[in-house]
Amino acid sequence: MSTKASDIADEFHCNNSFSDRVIDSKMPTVHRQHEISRKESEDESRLPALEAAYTDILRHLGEDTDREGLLRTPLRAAKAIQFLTKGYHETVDDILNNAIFDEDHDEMVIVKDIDMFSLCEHHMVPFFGKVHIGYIPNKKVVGLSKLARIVEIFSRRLQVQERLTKQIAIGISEALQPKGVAVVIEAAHMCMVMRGVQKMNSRTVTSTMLGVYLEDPKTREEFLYLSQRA
Ligand SMILES: Nc1nc2c(ncn2[C@@H]2O[C@H](COP(=O)(O)OP(=O)(O)OP(=O)(O)O)[C@@H](O)[C@H]2O)c(=O)[nH]1
Ligand SMILES: [Zn+2]
Repeated sequence: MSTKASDIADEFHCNNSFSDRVIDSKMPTVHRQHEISRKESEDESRLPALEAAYTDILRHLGEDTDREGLLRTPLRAAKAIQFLTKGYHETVDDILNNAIFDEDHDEMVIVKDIDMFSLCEHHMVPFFGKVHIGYIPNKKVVGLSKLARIVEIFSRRLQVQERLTKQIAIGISEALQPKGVAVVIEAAHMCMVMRGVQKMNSRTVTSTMLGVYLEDPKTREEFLYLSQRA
C-alpha cells in the first residue's frame, strides 16, 4: 500500500485498493490535509489571535462583547476550536506506543460503535456518529483502544466523512500491515440538520474496504453483518 493516511487528499479516487460506496470518483478535489499540521506547543501562542478573531465574530454578529455572559467567550471558543481540531498535531505513530503485539490470530477483529465527533470542513459545524472497524491480523494485533485513538486523530480535524473513513482505514493498514481493514462510518451532519436543507433524520454512511475485505465478498459480508447487528 503506497498511499499514506496522511496523504489522502487531493482526490477522492477509487482504485484497486478502495471500495467506497458513497464516494463518487468524480468528486471534486479536496485540500491536501497533510499539509496542515500543527504542533501542540504552537496552540498556546495562537490563542490570543484566535481569541481576537472570535471577539470580531461576536461583534459582527451584533453582540455586545462587554456584556457579562460574553466576557470570556472568545477565549473559551478559541480553546474549544483548538480542542476540536487537535488531531492536526497527532499521528498514528505517536499514539501506538508499543501496543502492537505479535499474536498468531488470523480471525476477524471488530470494534464497533466507536463514538466519533468531527467538524465538517464546509461549514465548520459538527458531524458525529459511530465508527465500526474490522481488521484481519497478519501476525500482529493492536491494542483495542488504539483503534478508537486512531479515530480521534483523524476526526478531530476539519473533515469530510469520506476522507475521514479512508484515513482511518489506511492509518490502521500502515500501522499493522493486516490482511485487510474495513471501516464504516454512520454519521449525522448538523449542516444538514440545523441549517441548509434541514433534514433532521438523514444519516450518511461511508465505507472503505482494503485487502481481503475488498477481494472477498464473504469476508466483507461477515464484517457488515457483525458490525450492523444491534
Ligand atoms: N460529500 C460530503 N459533503 C459534505 C460533507 N459535509 C458537508 N457536506 C456538503 O457540502 C456541501 C457544500 O455545498 P455548498 O453548496 O457549497 O454549500 P451550501 O450552500 O451551504 O449548501 P447547503 O448545505 O445545501 O445549504 C453541502 O452539500 C453539504 O451537505 C461530507 O462529509 N461529505
Ligand atoms: Zn457542512
